[in-house]
Amino acid sequence: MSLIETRGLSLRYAAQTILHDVDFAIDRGEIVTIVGPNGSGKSSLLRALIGALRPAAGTVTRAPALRIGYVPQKLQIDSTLPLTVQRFLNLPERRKPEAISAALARAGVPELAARQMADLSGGQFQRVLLARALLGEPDILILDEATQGLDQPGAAAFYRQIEEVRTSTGVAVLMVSHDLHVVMAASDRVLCLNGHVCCEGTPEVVADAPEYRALFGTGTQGALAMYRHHHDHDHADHDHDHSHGGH
Ligand SMILES: Nc1ncnc2c1ncn2[C@@H]1O[C@H](COP(=O)(O)OP(=O)(O)OP(=O)(O)O)[C@@H](O)[C@H]1O
Repeated sequence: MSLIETRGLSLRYAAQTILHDVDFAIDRGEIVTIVGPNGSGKSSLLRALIGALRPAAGTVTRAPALRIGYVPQKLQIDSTLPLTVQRFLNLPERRKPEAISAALARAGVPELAARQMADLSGGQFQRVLLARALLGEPDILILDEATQGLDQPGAAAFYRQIEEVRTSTGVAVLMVSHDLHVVMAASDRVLCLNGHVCCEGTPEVVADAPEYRALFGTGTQGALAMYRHHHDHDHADHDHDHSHGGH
């Protein structure tokens, strides 16, 4: 059974239909990225999937007792408030120190527990939010533009971390992103929205689709190929299985 599945899903705010006829499913261990222009319904779809927005038509089915780990695009923390990473990860629920260490290690920042939240770089901060989402041992991670504010190498590194987490824990990942090139390369499947599902498939298929090119132009394919090349090149000596990107 899929972790989350929609059938004929339509979403509406007042009289305005935002999305219609969306058939979507995500399975255990998959990395799926949602792309689409501003206002195309990406965040609304996420909200419907987690149950925060009621369908105007169609259905959303979640696997029983599904655990969702949510990574927001940003979290405002008062910079004058003394708050270590360790304490932040103990809010709102107290966690075992070993669980916190393990989550930070999974998120690629094992050394940060004693640091002040206010002193973290953007990339470190997003990894701490990732660690927080992992503390609940989710079946699926949902990220809504979690790399906003990071530069492209920073975003690429963050998505590689996500791939590693998937490889080591088997968590499924569903994300919305504007970092088309880097995020698409880290995905098994891409869903391109524009009021409906305008195209869907592997990153290569979507980047080649006329519907996608009409929305985003043709620039992405080159960048995608280049990113894949570097990505394979870096790790080819250690890991010849590129089906999941591996590292
Ligand atoms: N609470 C709301 N009430 C009314 N309209 C809304 C509401 N939230 C979103 N919308 C409208 O629904 C449409 C889709 O919004 P949504 O945030 O899902 O798009 P998005 O693809 O995530 O956009 P972006 O890339 O800009 O974040 C937009 O036209 C938006 O103005």
